[in-house]
Amino acid sequence: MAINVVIAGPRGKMGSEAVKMVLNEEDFRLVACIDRKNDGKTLNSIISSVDATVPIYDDIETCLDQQKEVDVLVELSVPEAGYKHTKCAINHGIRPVVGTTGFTENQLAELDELAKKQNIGCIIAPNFAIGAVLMMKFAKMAASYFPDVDIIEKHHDNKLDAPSGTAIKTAELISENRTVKQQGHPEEKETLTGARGADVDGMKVHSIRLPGLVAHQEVIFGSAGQTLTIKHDSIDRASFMDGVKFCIERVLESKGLTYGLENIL
Ligand SMILES: NC(=O)C1=CN([C@@H]2O[C@H](COP(=O)(O)OP(=O)(O)OC[C@H]3O[C@@H](n4cnc5c(N)ncnc54)[C@H](OP(=O)(O)O)[C@@H]3O)[C@@H](O)[C@H]2O)C=CC1
Ligand SMILES: O=C(O)C1=N[C@H](C(=O)O)C[C@H](O)C1
Repeated sequence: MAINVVIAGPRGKMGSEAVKMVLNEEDFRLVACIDRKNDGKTLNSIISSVDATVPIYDDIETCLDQQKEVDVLVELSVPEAGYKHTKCAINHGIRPVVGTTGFTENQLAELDELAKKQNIGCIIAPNFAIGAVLMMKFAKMAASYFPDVDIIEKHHDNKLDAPSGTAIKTAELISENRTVKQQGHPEEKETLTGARGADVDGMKVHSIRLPGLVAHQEVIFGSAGQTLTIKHDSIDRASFMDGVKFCIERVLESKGLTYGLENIL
């Protein structure tokens, strides 16, 4: 039986890629989209390359009240709306697959509790690209040996959140193996504020935003006489779609919040 999917953010860079993927998958059926600017229209009337008369709602409550056969919400918008959409989906017993980054720790905890209460799964993946997940895993491994590490993430200049969800997740994974230490000279001073980047238990995180970039990250470890760089580049948003597809299938079997693809791959 097909998995019925609603996509929030269908005109966005990720959302439009997800629309294509879901429409191309035999086992998925796109039943509606959430788009704050196109209530009452159909998808084919707002995206010329799409030939599906999928209804659009600006309000997720209305959508889920009217569409009775939704299995999964794919959320790809912005943090504030994304959180609202995810919470509403769980309250309706619909399983969210969330790519939107920028949720707070409290929001993640609340969504976990809510999903457990409803006895359903919710997957939030800061990065759906398999290469990025491997980069994070390798960085976690290396952190057992190299406590000095900088994370440099580079994204297109339309990105709202900094650091990226991937950089935050990478720092969390590294922290599981890294001995906490203050990096750099104990008496170092910034003569330009922010020059040393953000600080996570002494490790540094730097965010670069430039036109021309898509999504890139380097994790650089250093010790006496050597450095180790673990690097991943998404040069096309197609890189994320295998992960989105995988999560749509897996969220039906999971319970509570899964935060990060590395937990289910
Ligand atoms: N997990 C992963 O692997 C990846 C995650 N991301 C994340 O996915 C999210 C989307 O990224 P991307 O597609 O590049 O961003 P875009 O800016 O291209 O798309 C965001 C979409 O959300 C819509 N939107 C904006 N504000 C609201 C609102 N208040 N309510 C409802 N919809 C809104 C925008 O439409 P409009 O403003 O015109 O209404 C737009 O269509 C980001 O959080 C990003 O970090 C991105 C790539 C990979
Ligand atoms: O906004 C993006 O583009 C991306 N966002 C995610 C993040 O914040 O890590 C994933 C990927 O880096 C692309």
